[in-house]
Amino acid sequence: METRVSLGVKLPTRINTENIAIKPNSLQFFRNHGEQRLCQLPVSRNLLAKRRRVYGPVIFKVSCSSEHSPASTVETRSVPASFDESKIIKNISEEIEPYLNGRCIYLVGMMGSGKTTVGKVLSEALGYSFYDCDKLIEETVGGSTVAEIFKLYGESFFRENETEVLHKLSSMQRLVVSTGGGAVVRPINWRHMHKGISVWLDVPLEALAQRIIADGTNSRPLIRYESGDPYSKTMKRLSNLFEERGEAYANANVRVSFGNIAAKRGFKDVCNLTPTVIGIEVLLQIENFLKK
Ligand SMILES: Nc1ncnc2c1ncn2[C@@H]1O[C@H](COP(=O)(O)OP(=O)(O)OP(=O)(O)O)[C@@H](O)[C@H]1O
Ligand SMILES: O=C(O)C1=C[C@@H](O)[C@@H](O)[C@H](O)C1
Repeated sequence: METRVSLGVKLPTRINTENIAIKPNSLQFFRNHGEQRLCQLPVSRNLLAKRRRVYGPVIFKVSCSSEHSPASTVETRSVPASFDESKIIKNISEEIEPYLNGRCIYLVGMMGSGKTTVGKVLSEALGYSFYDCDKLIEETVGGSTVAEIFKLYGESFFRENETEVLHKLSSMQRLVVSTGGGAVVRPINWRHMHKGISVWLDVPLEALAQRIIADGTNSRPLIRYESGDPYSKTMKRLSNLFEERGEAYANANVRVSFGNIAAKRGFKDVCNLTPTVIGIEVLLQIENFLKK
């Protein structure tokens, strides 16, 4: 079933501060997709072996200079994907996709971990639709930004809407979903996400702090600080959040450790990993999970 729908859908929702539950008509967007059923197909135990036979050992070329001609459509501040990376992710996607049986992929992780950036790469490679929960909440709440929602209605209102969005997404198929950084804290959200395959993008806090400072903290209300050194303030906030949430992230079916990928590829710094290389690693880890 085709589920590619513009994220620009405007929903006829009004915020009523006396009633923080989402209004039923605000979920029209999801109803159009109807109920979908997952069917089970046997997972080939030889999937990995078969792929190795076809492609040989996976050797990634991570382009760190302009000598590789970029062929990817994905643009971030990181090095663009090389032609080789783009080809590898496409090939692995084509091989794994039938074994997903349409199950959605939920990306979880701290804010700034690359759920949106990597999610778009993955959805393109798999031919899945991409949804960003934060964006859906913003649309559902009538166009306010996440920061405005936090300020006007409070975090618990945001979390209610987050759960409702995940609930609706969980009835759909063939999606890559970028969840909000805090979606993991509510057990009910896991009930929804476990209908698909959840992947934790585990990024060192130092790298997260650098990205968040580069982006600016305006869109991340839980990180805002009034004064002081941006790096130490951001690190402190991230450390506290991670202490609260570390165990919750570990509920994910699959963990993709950026530190491990960098070590495997011989990089000292995780900032050299392109979204496509991370996407490839996500697919390889999903493949391992499916074989279990
Ligand atoms: N592999 C990468 N290399 C370099 N920069 C990256 C990479 N992945 C993401 N970024 C950058 O890091 C920032 C955060 O990425 P992104 O928005 O994808 O994270 P997120 O997990 O969706 O964040 P949030 O949960 O706060 O919405 C963005 O500026 C993005 O361009
Ligand atoms: O880590 C968090 O709790 C959040 C992360 C963002 O994606 C947003 O969902 C919101 O800013 C909260």
